[in-house]
Amino acid sequence: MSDDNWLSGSAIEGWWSSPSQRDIKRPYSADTVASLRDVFPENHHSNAMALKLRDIFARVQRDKSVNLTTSVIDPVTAQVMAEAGFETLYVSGGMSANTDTATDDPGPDLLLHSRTARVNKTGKDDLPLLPIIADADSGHGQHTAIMKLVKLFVQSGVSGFHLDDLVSGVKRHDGKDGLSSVIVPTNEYLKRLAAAKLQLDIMGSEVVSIARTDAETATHITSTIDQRDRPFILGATVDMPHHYIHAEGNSGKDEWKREARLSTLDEAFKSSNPDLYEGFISQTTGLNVSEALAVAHKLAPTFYWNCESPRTTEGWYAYKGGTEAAISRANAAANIADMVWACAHSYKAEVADRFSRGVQDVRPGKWMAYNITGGFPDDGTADEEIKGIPSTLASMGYVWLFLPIGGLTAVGLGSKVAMRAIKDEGLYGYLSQVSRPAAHHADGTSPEWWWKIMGKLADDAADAIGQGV
Ligand SMILES: C[C@](O)(C(=O)O)[C@H](CC(=O)O)C(=O)O
Ligand SMILES: [Mg+2]
Repeated sequence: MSDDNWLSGSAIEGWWSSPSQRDIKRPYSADTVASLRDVFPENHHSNAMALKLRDIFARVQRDKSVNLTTSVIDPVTAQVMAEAGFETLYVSGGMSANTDTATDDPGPDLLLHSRTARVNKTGKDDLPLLPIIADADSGHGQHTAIMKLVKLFVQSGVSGFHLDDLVSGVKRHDGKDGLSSVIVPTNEYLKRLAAAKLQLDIMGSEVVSIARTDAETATHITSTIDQRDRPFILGATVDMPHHYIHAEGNSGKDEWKREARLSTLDEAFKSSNPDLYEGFISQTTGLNVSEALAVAHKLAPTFYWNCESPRTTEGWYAYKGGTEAAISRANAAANIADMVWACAHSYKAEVADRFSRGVQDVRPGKWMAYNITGGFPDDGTADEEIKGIPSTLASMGYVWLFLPIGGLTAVGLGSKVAMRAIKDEGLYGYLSQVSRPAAHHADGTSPEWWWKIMGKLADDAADAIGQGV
């Protein structure tokens, strides 16, 4: 879009009909975006990189392959990954948080590396700058907070990000108190994604948005208000003497849930009133659980189902997480995000396949991501099968496959080998395990180049200043 057209709604509409944007169905108008824009156009290097990222995904989709990457928490690893031929980088929220990389931002330093390579003519002039996909978590607040986060991402050169449907900061990894992931209603999730997209539009940004859902493993949801969540909200089918909040300890809570015979409203109605089920469904299309429950009581006055009694002390409702729930969210999100992703806690080909079909049947060609985070690969799976996972996922239509904890583990492992050698064998350990392998690396490149030649940028600047005196 030319600078003259920056504040023109029709020019924005023109941009929205371009190949990178036309798949998105915005809930707001181009004129609204024009009215929210700064007077002066913003020009971000992230746009060029975002278009590069879009090209990568389009290409792997055409080739029926998948782009594989891992997490990066420091510029050196990013550089090594570029040399090794990776095409994308993942900045993991979990790994950044675990290592406190607040001052170790890969963005600007990467640009410095690229300038250093160019000025030294290291033969790496064409060393690619890799598009970074960053973890936006839940956006860390309501919509204006999400807009601010997206703005900071764009300004710091991010090419893509994922935004999820989790409640901020309450995820448990140990399942204590029956809690795993707690998600927000579908409408809140879609608003988060729309807030992010609106900010991108305001900035004229091509950055790729990835809608992550944790519905696959969710155990709770904050509200029952959205009718799209009705098939997954659980209620007690037994009138329990006391509510779940009064059950004590992990085992007491488990026992309460068993005795309460949790079920979704529709399943509960079907099993207790099979003859009335068809009529119930036809009368409750588009209704949320409270509205549908009222209809159920009219049809069958003695019917019992209660989603209030299983609520947690935080007020969260019990939720039947799973692939169907993830598909429902992904299809809702597919309108407003460039890519969809159902976060998986472990690799299961049949789950990946079911999710893919659930999405591709509705939105053929929608970009999809897949993560392999933990429990991998030493779970007894045959090596040959593991080698085939990328092509298996590619054949299902996934375009981006990433290993969120891989980069951090690799850095830790590399440091461990080096530091152990220096500690145990002193200078010889340093020579044999660090500097010699670094200078003569098996692939012919030296991982030392970035520090050996780092000074030239500053020297050239000093020469330039000197000439002026
Ligand atoms: C992918 C993830 O968002 C990340 O930050 O890397 C995390 C990883 C983790 O918690 O182990 C996630 O899966 O939520
Ligand atoms: Mg994360």
